[in-house]
Amino acid sequence: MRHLLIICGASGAGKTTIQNYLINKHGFERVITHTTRPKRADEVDGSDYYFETETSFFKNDYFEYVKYDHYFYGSSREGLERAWEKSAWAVIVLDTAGALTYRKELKESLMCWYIYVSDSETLVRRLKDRDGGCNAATQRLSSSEARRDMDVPDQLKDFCVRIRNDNWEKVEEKIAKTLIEEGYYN
Ligand SMILES: Nc1nc2c(ncn2[C@@H]2O[C@H](COP(=O)(O)OP(=O)(O)O)[C@@H](O)[C@H]2O)c(=O)[nH]1
Ligand SMILES: Nc1ncnc2c1ncn2[C@@H]1O[C@H](COP(=O)(O)OP(=O)(O)O)[C@@H](O)[C@H]1O
Repeated sequence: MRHLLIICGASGAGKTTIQNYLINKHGFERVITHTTRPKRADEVDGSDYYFETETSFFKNDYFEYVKYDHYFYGSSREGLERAWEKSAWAVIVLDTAGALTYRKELKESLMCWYIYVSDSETLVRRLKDRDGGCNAATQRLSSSEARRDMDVPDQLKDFCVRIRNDNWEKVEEKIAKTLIEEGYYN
C-alpha cells in the first residue's frame, strides 16, 4: 500500500526540517513540487523544488497549484508517482489550501500533520535566522496566505495531527509516537 504524508503549517514552523528528518531517519521519500519563488542560498533546484519562471511554471500539468505570497506553487501526480517508486511512504509540504485539495481528491492513504510553534516571537526569530536577518521574514508572515496558515482551517481540523515544534527532542518523540499510531510499522 502507498501512503502520502502531508505536512503543512505557517512559514518558519519547521515543515521542511521535519520533512528532512522523516527522509533521513525514517525512509520517507520527498515529493518535489514546483515554484516561481526565487531559490534561497541553500536550496538546490530539482531537489528542494523545481524552480520555475512564470512561463515555465504553466507548462507543467498540475494536480493542484496555488498562489502563496505572490508566488506560484504546484504539485503534480507525476512527482508523487516518482516518490512512490522509491518508497511506499512519500512526504509532501503543502499550504493548507493544497492539503484540502489532496484530502478531497486523492484516493490513496493520506495523513496530514500541522506543524506549529506556540510562541510567535520564536517563529519570527527562526525565520529571520533562516532568511539572513532581513525583513523578508516578517513580510512573509504578513501575507494573507501565511496569516491563514497560522492555524488549522476548520475543514482540516479533523484531518490533521497537530505537532508542536518548540523543542526538537519532544518533536522526535511525538513523531515516533504518531508514526506508530498511523500504522507506519504495520
Ligand atoms: N498547495 C501547494 N503548496 C505548496 C506547494 N509547494 C510548497 N507549498 C507551500 O507553499 C508555502 C510557501 O513555501 P516556501 O516558499 O518554501 O516557504 P516557507 O513555508 O517559508 O518555507 C508553504 O506553505 C508550502 O507548504 C505545492 O506544490 N502546492
Ligand atoms: N525545533 C527547532 N528548534 C530550533 N530551530 C528550529 C526547529 N525547527 C526548525 N528550526 C529552524 O527554524 C527555521 C525554519 O524552519 P523550516 O523547516 O525552514 O520551516 P518551514 O519549512 O516551515 O518554513 C530553520 O532555520 C530551521 O533550522
